[in-house]
Amino acid sequence: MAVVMLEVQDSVAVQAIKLIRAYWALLIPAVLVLRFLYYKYSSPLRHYPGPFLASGSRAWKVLSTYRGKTEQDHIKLHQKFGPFVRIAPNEVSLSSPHAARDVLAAGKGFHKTDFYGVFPPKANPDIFTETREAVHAVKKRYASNAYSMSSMQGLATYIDDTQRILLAKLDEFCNTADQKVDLGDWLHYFAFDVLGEMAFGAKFGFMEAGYDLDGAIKDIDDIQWYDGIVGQIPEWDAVLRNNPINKYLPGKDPSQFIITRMALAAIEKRKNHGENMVDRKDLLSHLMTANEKAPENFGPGDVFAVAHGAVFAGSDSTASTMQSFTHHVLREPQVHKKLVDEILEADSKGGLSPNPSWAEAQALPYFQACLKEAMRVRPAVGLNITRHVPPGGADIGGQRFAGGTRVALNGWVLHRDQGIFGKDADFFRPERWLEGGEAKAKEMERYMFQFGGGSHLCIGKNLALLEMNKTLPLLFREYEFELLKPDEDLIHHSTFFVVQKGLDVKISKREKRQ
Ligand code: HEM
Repeated sequence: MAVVMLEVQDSVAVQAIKLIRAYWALLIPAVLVLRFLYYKYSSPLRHYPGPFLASGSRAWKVLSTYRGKTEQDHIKLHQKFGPFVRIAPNEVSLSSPHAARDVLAAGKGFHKTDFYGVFPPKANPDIFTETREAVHAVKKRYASNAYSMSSMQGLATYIDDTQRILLAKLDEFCNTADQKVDLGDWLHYFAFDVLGEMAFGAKFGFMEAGYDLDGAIKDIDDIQWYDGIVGQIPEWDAVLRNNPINKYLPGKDPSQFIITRMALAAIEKRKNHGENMVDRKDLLSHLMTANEKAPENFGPGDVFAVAHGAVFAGSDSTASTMQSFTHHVLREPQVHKKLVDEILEADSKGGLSPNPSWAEAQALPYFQACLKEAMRVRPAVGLNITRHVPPGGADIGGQRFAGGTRVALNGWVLHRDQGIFGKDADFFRPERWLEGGEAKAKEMERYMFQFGGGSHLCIGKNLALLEMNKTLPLLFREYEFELLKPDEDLIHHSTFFVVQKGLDVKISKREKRQ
């Protein structure tokens, strides 16, 4: 009897294999279509509009990220479909800044999705990549002192040093025959070198070299591009990057990456020589102190991960914002003139030090308006910030969403809300920050998400703002700039950050006013 059954089972299996071999070309598409239809119609989001491809698969998100223009895709989607757009079977993009505030508000239970888990370091997540909310809160608490405005101000002198190198390099371009310079590249090198100083006590050396050392900037972009795409289908990461073969492939050893090498060397040096520089409270020093005080909550792996992660999170983002600011200002002659007039007037009255301070930059209202406006129309994060709806479900923007639904927020979309920012919200117009008085400006600021929000508000915000406030007025005081391609947009692609090229300018030293 047992023999007969086995024969029957065998023959069914064999028959099935034969059937698959004969009809695989039909069967595979049929399974995919059925799967697509299942996802399309079984989800509680089935009534929400959106691209067809997105309704039954995550392929739309993967393709949009691969193209590198997610922020543009999302602007168009919301123009076409309205405030709620289904961008994957279980994910909806929201365009309302009010809804965004609800989602991001601390304590509301909207937690990071597995998108973030794809970003390195895998073994020891940092503050950005940690998706376990309670663990994240502990790490952030221990690291936050390092990033406070007073800690940053204490390190301002190292930004000044880095500025001096930037100015010396730019002076050289002023003295060339054509006076052409790719200012975008130099802002990028500058942002990296500032982070080297702030995090590890030494510049990486990008500005001294004058090129992308070891291709590190390109490597970071490539890594972030991969993270952004595979972050849409995180389960594929185990196959594509975190497979056992990958680490044996040439050029794949992460410890040889210049930023990693420098981070490890700086930690080692301070450990070996007890050189936890008390006179120089940089990020690493603060983090090592946190580790000494509470090793059970903030381990050595956290010290490395947080300091290393700062370079990934803080370089492209700050460079991109400074590039956007400069490009927008130079493109609008009236804005440019007004800004330069303000800076030169403050300077002539002794209101700007050789290396401008935070307080001095705060006293330049038009500069502040230009900076806010650049961060509004062109925020440095181009991909979505995604969160899970808490298990019990939630009301967002007047709609009920089931627990586990993914909600996506894109700063480029949120910052174009006409109800909050005005009918001309699509355009760069710094005056909007000044003409409605302080109350109106404060109201708009409540709905700005360039640094995210709630418990995941950017921890490096103070550093980025200090760096930009000290550097941008300085550049416009010292130099006259002219765009070489005034009719062209910056070339950009969004990895997680908006990576930009094409800020080519003619540069000359500004004559000092008497
Ligand atoms: C203009 C420059 C910057 C911009 C526009 C920016 C933007 C952002 C945004 C939008 C988020 C929220 C991401 C999310 O919730 O998915 C974020 C988080 C973060 N940023 Fe920044 N950032 C900038 C500079 C920096 C710098 C200089 C550092 C570090 C030195 C840094 C470190 C981080 C970290 C660690 C997080 C994760 C925070 C958390 O989840 O609690 N950022 N940033």
